[in-house]
Amino acid sequence: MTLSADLTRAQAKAATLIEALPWLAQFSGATVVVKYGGNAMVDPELQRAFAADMVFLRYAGIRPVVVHGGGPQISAMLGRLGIASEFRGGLRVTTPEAMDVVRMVLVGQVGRELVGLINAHGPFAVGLSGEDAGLFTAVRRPAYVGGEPVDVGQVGDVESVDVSAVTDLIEAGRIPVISTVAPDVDGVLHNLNADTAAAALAIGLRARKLVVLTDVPGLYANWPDTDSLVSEITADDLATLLPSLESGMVPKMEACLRAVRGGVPAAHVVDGRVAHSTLLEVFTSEGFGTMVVPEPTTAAAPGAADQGGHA
Ligand SMILES: Nc1ncnc2c1ncn2[C@@H]1O[C@H](COP(=O)(O)OP(=O)(O)O)[C@@H](O)[C@H]1O
Ligand SMILES: CC(=O)N[C@@H](CCC(=O)OP(=O)(O)O)C(=O)O
Repeated sequence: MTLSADLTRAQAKAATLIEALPWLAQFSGATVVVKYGGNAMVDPELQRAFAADMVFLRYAGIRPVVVHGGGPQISAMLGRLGIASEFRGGLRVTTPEAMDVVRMVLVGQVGRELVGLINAHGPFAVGLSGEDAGLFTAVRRPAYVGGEPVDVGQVGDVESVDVSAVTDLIEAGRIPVISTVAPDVDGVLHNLNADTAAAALAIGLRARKLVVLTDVPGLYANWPDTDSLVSEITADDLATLLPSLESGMVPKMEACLRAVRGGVPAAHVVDGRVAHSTLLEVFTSEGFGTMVVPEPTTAAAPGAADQGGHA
């Protein structure tokens, strides 16, 4: 390689780093809740990239909090154990028998693996579930199928959030990794959709952003028409679109709406199959995935709008 080619490459690297500067300034000290969906955990390399991103955020002065899913992993274990499993309106029908497996897989398997991957970089990650220190109290919820409520068993919404254990960890410089099972007021364990729990936590923590990693590039207005990717949508427009959405996108976009209406300045749905998608979302100017905002934004630069251009 010639000297000038080397220099060009080095300058391109410097340009990438410098592009992050305004975002570093804007998000320094901010809490960012990152929901890592089970479908985005497609290969070990991507999982390692995700873990590195969380540590990068932490070293950059941002306070990442991970809420993980694990739907495919739960389904695989239920299958191995010969326990029938189905989804209604994007939520798993959860019998007491299935609930045991949900807890075992989320808390004992997926959560542990993420903690281990993050801690390959240093003693940062601490795993918690909604059961720990009263983090979440669940209340049984139905699914909605064709606008009608359908009972789906031990499935919960978040009734209350006590963020003290999470803030203690953040203050100590840790990266909380949260599994989404929680008791109701009677101590009965419920299965929380991880998107729903991430939104409730982002509101409780007054997070600056909710970033949801999934296995599509974002929200498609006319799924599965891939020309209909939505780059930015306001809360009101999303509320109008919601009844037409299907399957896993229903709890996901409900969660984004809830977060933004609950005071989180922006919620993003990004493609977790792209390595380092969280860093790309936080530190670059390009729109990445779908951004849900309270009001339309005007420009893609920090401080360009009240909530920040890409927020
Ligand atoms: N309008 C839509 N836009 C994007 N994806 C959609 C849409 N409707 C349904 N989907 C499906 O939702 C899936 C993501 O939800 P889900 O499977 O619950 O993911 P995760 O495990 O990340 O929570 C996508 O893989 C896609 O198949
Ligand atoms: C009630 C309900 O559906 N809970 C989910 C919890 C895991 C989850 O949400 O995982 P993803 O983020 O990977 O979809 C489930 O049992 O699959």
